[in-house]
Amino acid sequence: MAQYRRVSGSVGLITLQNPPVNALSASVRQGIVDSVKRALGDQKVKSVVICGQNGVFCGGADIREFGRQMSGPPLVPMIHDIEAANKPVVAAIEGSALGGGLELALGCHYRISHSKAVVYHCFIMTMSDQAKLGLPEVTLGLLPAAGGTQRLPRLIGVPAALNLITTGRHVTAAEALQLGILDHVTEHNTVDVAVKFALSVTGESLDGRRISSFSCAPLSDLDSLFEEAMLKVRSAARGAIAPVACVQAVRAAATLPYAQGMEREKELMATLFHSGQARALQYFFFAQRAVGRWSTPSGARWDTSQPRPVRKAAVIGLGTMGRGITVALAQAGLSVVAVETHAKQLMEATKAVPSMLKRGAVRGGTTIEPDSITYSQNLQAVADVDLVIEAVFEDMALKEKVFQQLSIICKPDTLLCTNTSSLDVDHLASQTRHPELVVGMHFFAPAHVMKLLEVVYGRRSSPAAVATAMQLGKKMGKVSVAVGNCRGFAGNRMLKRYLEQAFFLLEEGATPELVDRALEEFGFPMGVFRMSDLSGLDVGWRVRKADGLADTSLTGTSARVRQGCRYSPLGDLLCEHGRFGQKTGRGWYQYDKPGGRVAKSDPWLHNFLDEYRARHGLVPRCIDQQEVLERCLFVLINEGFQILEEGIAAGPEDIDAIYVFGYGWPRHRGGPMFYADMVGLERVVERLERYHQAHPDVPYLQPSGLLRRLVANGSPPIHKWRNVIKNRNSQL
Ligand SMILES: CC/C=C\C=C\CC(=O)SCCNC(=O)CCNC(=O)[C@H](O)C(C)(C)COP(=O)(O)OP(=O)(O)OC[C@H]1O[C@@H](n2cnc3c(N)ncnc32)[C@H](O)[C@@H]1OP(=O)(O)O
Repeated sequence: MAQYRRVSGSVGLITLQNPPVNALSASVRQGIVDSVKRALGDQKVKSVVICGQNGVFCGGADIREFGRQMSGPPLVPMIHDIEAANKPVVAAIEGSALGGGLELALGCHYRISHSKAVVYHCFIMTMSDQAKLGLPEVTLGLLPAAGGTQRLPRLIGVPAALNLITTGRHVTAAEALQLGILDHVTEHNTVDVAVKFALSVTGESLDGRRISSFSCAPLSDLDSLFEEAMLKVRSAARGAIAPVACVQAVRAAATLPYAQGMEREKELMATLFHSGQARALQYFFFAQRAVGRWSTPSGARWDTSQPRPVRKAAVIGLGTMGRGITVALAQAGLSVVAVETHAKQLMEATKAVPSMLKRGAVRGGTTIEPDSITYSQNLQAVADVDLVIEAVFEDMALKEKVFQQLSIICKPDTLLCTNTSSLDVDHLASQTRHPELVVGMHFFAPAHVMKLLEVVYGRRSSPAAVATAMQLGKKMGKVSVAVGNCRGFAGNRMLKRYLEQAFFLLEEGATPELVDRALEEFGFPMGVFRMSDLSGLDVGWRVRKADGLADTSLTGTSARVRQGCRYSPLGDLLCEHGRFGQKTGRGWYQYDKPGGRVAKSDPWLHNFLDEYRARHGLVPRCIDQQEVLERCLFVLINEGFQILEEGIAAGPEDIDAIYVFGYGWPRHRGGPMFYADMVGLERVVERLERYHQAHPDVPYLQPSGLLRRLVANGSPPIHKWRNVIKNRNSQL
């Protein structure tokens, strides 16, 4: 849909109409084609303005159409006809011009945008500082194939275009003006300004305005520029094909005439359009948005639960996590009371937090109100806050005490949140006078950087408490995912299974290098052992000791059995040798010094594994990468199905968002649950069963009930799983 009318006597105004972002659906494209034809054929019309309704120019191609049979006029000739028009066409850009939206604007002869505006989305009005422009196709596994890879480098130069196209980043109108994407920026009504501008350029020659006729500005060393760009994209997203194709397409712009460049762009797009990676990334685009529409088994929902206002918050405990949370809250514009009872730790925090804020402000180009944080050694300082985030040491007795005190000190309606990675939120709630106001907020380190936040609702958490924590997470720039209360919640519970399998694989003959290589080639930034060295082996050891698992005095067969299940004490044994990972310079790998970052293979470790296997009569066998991936990933996925079955996560999108944002799961593989769908649920079941038969004593290799039920239901696609999950047993 596009509305056409003549304004100011001689300007044909075309308004894209497809709420909420005026995506270029088949009918919008048809509307544009028809309107342009009308404008060009109308003698009275001397110039044309294209804009979008409700303050949004265009969010690009309609992503929902990608999986379907394409219909309607294609984008490339549509944009070509606009550029070839003999009347000036001006793009009036409000809100966003992204993907095909920006490509449409690049086909126009002039581009005008706003630096301050009111933007409407779904009838909700929000203030937006400036319009945002970009070619984010790469984030959807695609490239800008409506001439974007050919026109942008011709307009703003190869290096700047390479940066925008390979990262997909959005730029503000101010930056776009600086780059040369825009001709003019206004603080007034963009469409009015564009119409006036269109009147002013009526009859002027358009020879120098058609970007396809430009040549790219010459560069001295194209080869090294593109080599460098290729290295950069390959290391940023290992195995992702779209960024590589983007570099190749821009190279075509730099080296070929426009028409041939367009052919190359088309060719490259054809390799991406139906790829599994494009499917995964497009699924993930919608999954991210789906997690915001949270619900709990008790019936609380995102659209019926009213969040409470939070202006002043407190953080208790200023260790690494507490400091990060303090920074994240201050960056979100809240007034923060930061409490630490240990004088030395408090003193260190008062220096560390401001410098973290400063670094963040420099990175983000923002300003921070330095007085927004007050520090105290006294818990009484939290008496008037709206919300508390407890971030003391992960020890139930200590947390119990803090919650008992908070319950007395705080206002009766203060929300009490615990930053725990695995402890029982219901138990902590039971220590307070208002258990309905208690929720978990599981941050990931570093808390002011990592995007993920698990919001853990307990048995008695009120809908308002969950809604408030979810909204606060969003305000802090996090992807908040609502999960139920169980040991490790969703993310760490699944991770535990993955780690265990990695240990079992070492017992059976694998090495940390082999396991890590397989996982890194799959796309993880780090394999499980390198990651474990980075985060510190002692963290898990402490938990296992508290759980009565890390007992290395056991000998014989009982050394490898705990609570009736097979158990690998390898991690515990390493810790007993003082090998805590990078911090001690030794772990699963060796480092040149404590705190060193470069992991090197360690002969001591291989020797240790040989001796361990010999001691327990384990005959090492050859393990290939496929087995590593299947054992580690399928068991993690299997636990994901168990979590869905129990209602700990509402849908597969929640688990996928947790894994991509919190655990480095490669985004171009969509998340673990999407990956299972891609591989085929039947295959996941078949492989798990096979491994279970081969290793009957290894726990968690038996396919979960839900996974089996889905297969029995004909393995429906991921967006239909919720129908099968409906009959699950609720946790609440
Ligand atoms: C042969 C040629 C073939 C292909 C050519 C492809 C070129 C392209 O244009 S690919 C698409 C490129 N565009 C994008 O990647 C933009 C994606 N959208 C966004 O980044 C944001 O939505 C936004 C436009 C910046 C607006 O953000 P915000 O205000 O925060 O709203 P959201 O919650 O993100 O979105 C609201 C609502 O709209 C849906 N939506 C957004 N963009 C699209 C789109 N391009 N197609 C279809 N639907 C879109 C989004 O999913 C939300 O709906 P939900 O129901 O909540 O999911």
